[in-house]
Amino acid sequence: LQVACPADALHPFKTSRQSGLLVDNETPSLDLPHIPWTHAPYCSESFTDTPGEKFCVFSSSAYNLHSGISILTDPETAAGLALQLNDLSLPWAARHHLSPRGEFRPDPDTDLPYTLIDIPGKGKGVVATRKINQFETIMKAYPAVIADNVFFPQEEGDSGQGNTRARKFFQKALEQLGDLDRIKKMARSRKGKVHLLEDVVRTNAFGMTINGRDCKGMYPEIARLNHACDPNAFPRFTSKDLAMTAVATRDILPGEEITISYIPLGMPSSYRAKSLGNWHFECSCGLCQAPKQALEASDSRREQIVELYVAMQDPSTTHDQLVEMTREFIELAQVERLITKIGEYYQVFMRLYYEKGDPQTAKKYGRAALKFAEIFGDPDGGFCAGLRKDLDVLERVIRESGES
Ligand SMILES: C[S@@+](CC[C@H](N)C(=O)[O-])C[C@H]1O[C@@H](n2cnc3c(N)ncnc32)[C@H](O)[C@@H]1O
Repeated sequence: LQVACPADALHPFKTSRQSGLLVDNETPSLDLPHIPWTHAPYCSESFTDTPGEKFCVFSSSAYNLHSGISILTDPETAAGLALQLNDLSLPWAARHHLSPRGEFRPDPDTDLPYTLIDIPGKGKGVVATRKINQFETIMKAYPAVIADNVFFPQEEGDSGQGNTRARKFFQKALEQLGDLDRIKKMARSRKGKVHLLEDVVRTNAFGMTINGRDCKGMYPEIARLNHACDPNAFPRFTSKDLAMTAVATRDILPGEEITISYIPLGMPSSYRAKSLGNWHFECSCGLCQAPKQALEASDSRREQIVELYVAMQDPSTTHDQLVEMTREFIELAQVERLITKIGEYYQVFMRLYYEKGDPQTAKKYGRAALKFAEIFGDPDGGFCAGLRKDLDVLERVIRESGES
């Protein structure tokens, strides 16, 4: 097979895509046949019951300063991800806190705002070593494992026996990682019952969608953040480099634990208890430990937010009522500190005001929604792109109506 163009120094692997290489176990052999993978893909067509459906393990032990990555997915999704792994513009400076072997070992010479310590009842956890300002990026991490949800068929509430069909895939994925040690040191919740990598991924990964497929992404540094129902940080995924960053949702004081929520924010306590049951731990966060009265007051505010949300959508709601409901809604969301959801809420307000024939107010909320979505969301993702388009439409409507 001929490679069409000479390798580009900055994008040495671009040619493999242009020449149409399919990155799976049948890839034709060149000197480096599986670039960017450092191992031949391990594939099976009989992994699922769908005829012809192929799943593989793709590994690069060189990725992320030799910390390594293993991806368990189909060849098409892997081919798309390969381009992101080869992006040499990855911000090396952002990785200054990783040791050469990629271990979580903060360098005392750098101005890291956190350290890893034992937290009673929670295993390890991350605490601030200096004041961290609201909206500051606390840490940035790259994935060690990305696995399609097809490898986790019996989701939570399962028998705890794990997926025996996928065992071989998990073993390959583990062996082919550059730095095995850091995986072995990570938290587990089903010891002994399932394959080590399956357990580590189930205990530590984020749900994400790649190439339209539901996956789990495991980011070892970010995974050290414990859960809180009223967290002070938010995990932000950026699709262009597959990175996950933790962003401060409010000012964090030295000595304070840095936490994220493992479940959707804004839910009442009964829902949270049920969802957290899936994580196999008893939550000891501030909100779960709050006195009964405070918990009930918080639940009541969260229920009011849902009721307002429904009432605002009612076509019979007048513009004046909408203004009053918006004010109440924002007040409640502020007391409940649901700042990372403000982007979503404001986007809804934008649509509602537009429908009520008030494009100026719609634009105000649209702009605010975009500001928050760019802080806590993926600036290259669909939500921000949709908002930018909506704002263009609003600008045009306002211009054409002669208002400014
Ligand atoms: C993603 S890990 C978080 C880091 C982990 N503590 C460690 O030592 O690496 C998830 C595990 O941490 C523990 N954990 C996280 N948040 C907790 C909380 N709020 N209360 C008690 N345990 C918690 C549970 O054991 C859970 O299975």
